[in-house]
Amino acid sequence: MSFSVPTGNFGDILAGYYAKRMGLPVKHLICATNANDILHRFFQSGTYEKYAVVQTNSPSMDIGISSNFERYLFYLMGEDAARLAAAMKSFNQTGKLQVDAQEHRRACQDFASGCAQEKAIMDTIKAYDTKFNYVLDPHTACGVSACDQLRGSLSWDGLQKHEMVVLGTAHPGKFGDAVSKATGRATVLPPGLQRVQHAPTRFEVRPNSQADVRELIVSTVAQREGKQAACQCWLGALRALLGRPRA
Ligand SMILES: N[C@@H](CCOP(=O)(O)O)C(=O)O
Repeated sequence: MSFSVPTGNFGDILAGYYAKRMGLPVKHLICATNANDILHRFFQSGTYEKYAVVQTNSPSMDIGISSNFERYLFYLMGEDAARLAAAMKSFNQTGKLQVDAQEHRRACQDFASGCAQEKAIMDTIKAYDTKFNYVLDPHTACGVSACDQLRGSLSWDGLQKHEMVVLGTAHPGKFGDAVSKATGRATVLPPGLQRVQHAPTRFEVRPNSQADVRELIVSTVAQREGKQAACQCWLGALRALLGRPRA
């Protein structure tokens, strides 16, 4: 199986990389970016270089520096923490990090990449709506577009028993305007989202304190769902604080 993953902070795709390292039989992991393509440029050239962020219709992917990428670089640099720390320090000063040719080759074995500019995203949403009657959101459309761009070069069509999965990381309802511009009709919101469209905004200013936030969550849950739920919520928070997995 292969996966095309809409990518901004390199979070979802890093989870896929970990799964592959743990033994999941993954053939290709496609890192699909929007116009903010620091990761795509890295896989193309071996240079990780910071550019100014541009605003797009896939906003959670509008990332200048991918916060999780350092975690992958750790493996790419042979788990050499001192070297990684020096490379990141230099990156923070210069905005540029280069790996050697061998590491770049290895990175390209670990990941393929594609970049979808705004027009490609809109064209992809329109094409899949027309051809398959499936409404993509702009994030997922990046994954689909990258997949379509790489279809020829990665040639998985000829492979037996191979499935290509595009991760649908968002929902069209989050991007109503962009999606309806692409499809030419109003975007249908899921009921939960529809309900809150005209709901009042509520907020409370609280002290900057972890204990206070925990207490607020527990008392709110107790008020809405009863004491037992609040107790479970409190135990969950305690386990998270102590680093123990849930039973
Ligand atoms: N989860 C994002 C897509 C980008 O994920 P990231 O972990 O690479 O930042 C979404 O909202 O679709």
